[in-house]
Amino acid sequence: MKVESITLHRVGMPLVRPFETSFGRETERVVLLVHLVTDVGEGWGECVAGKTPGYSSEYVEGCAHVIEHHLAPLLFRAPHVRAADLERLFAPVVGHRMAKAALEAAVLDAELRASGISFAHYLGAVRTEVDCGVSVGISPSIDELLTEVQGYVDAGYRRIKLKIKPGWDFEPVRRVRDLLGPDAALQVDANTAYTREDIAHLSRLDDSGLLLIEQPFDEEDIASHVVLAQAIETPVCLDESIVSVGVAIDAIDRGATSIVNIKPGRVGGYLPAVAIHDACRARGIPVWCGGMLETGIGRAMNVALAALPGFTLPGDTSASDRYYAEDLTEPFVLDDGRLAVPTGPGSGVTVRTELVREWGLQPPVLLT
Ligand SMILES: CC(=O)N[C@@H](Cc1ccc2ccccc2c1)C(=O)O
Ligand SMILES: [Mg+2]
Repeated sequence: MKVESITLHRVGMPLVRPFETSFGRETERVVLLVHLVTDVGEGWGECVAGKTPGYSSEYVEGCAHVIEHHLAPLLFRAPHVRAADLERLFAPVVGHRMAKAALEAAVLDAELRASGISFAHYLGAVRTEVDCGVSVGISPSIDELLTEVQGYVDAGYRRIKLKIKPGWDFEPVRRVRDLLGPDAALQVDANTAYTREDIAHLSRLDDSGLLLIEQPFDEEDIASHVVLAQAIETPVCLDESIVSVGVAIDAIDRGATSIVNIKPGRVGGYLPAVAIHDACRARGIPVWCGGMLETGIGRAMNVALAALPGFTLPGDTSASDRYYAEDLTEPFVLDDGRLAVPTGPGSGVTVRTELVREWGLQPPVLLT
């Protein structure tokens, strides 16, 4: 297909409650959306980068800039574009995986809508709904944390994930474990907040029967995760470190991780995400779908990915109302702790363009 225009939308989505992690506190998600017009129809993609480079080196304005000045020209110059060609087409631009992923999602959406194929079918889904977990931020108090967690348990979530950091780890984990009982699925995510010196400290988490401990150390510090994995019982899961299938294989083969959080935005798109899924499956490594507070646009595509065979653990594919009172698509509603995989062409959801316009933080930018 021929890409005729790309429009960049910056949208401000107020969060239903603040989301605090070891790297900051968000009350609004500023999200960059890519709207693609081609000769065979339209597609939408969602960039997972945050407003600031606090979680990753990529951020909204950086992604918008590299799309406008370096990636979009490659798309406009190509006589015929398919999602499968994008890795080669975008090769002249090094890195910028979240920016590339947003464009790949939009190209996939347009391509698949035109051919009447769903994301789930194209990616190789084997399930019609996916088990959902929820990511719980750092709270002002233990009592507020327990109230929030109870709300998610009542909503039916099949797994609880707690953000931790030095000074907020054992006590909240122990109190939530007491609340949930010994058999409930519970895990933690440190977002790189610890160092190798904390290994003895972290080994005390083994008493809490956790499914995994996610990304305790710096994303480039594979070696310390190897040392930790040899020192504790709790499985080590990597998130920020896993930027490509090559790094995934290296980390697995070195014993740094035995469970992988796959985020299409972090790895350059849905096709690289499937490659990581396949590599993990070939090595007996279970994977789950991470979340970046996506709107229904990215959420629809993530739910389709989470239906692939190797996604055997509940992901952060939570319902729309975990983050937003109103979504940019029809809302994703939890049913018995699961979300249904969209079946329509492309992402299968309809973008509420009137909301994109109303919540736009600045006029959209049209690229041709
Ligand atoms: C659901 C979840 O915990 N997501 C990330 C952390 C995260 C949370 C909030 C974010 C807001 C803006 C940009 C990036 C963000 C990343 C994680 O798994 O590590
Ligand atoms: Mg994480």
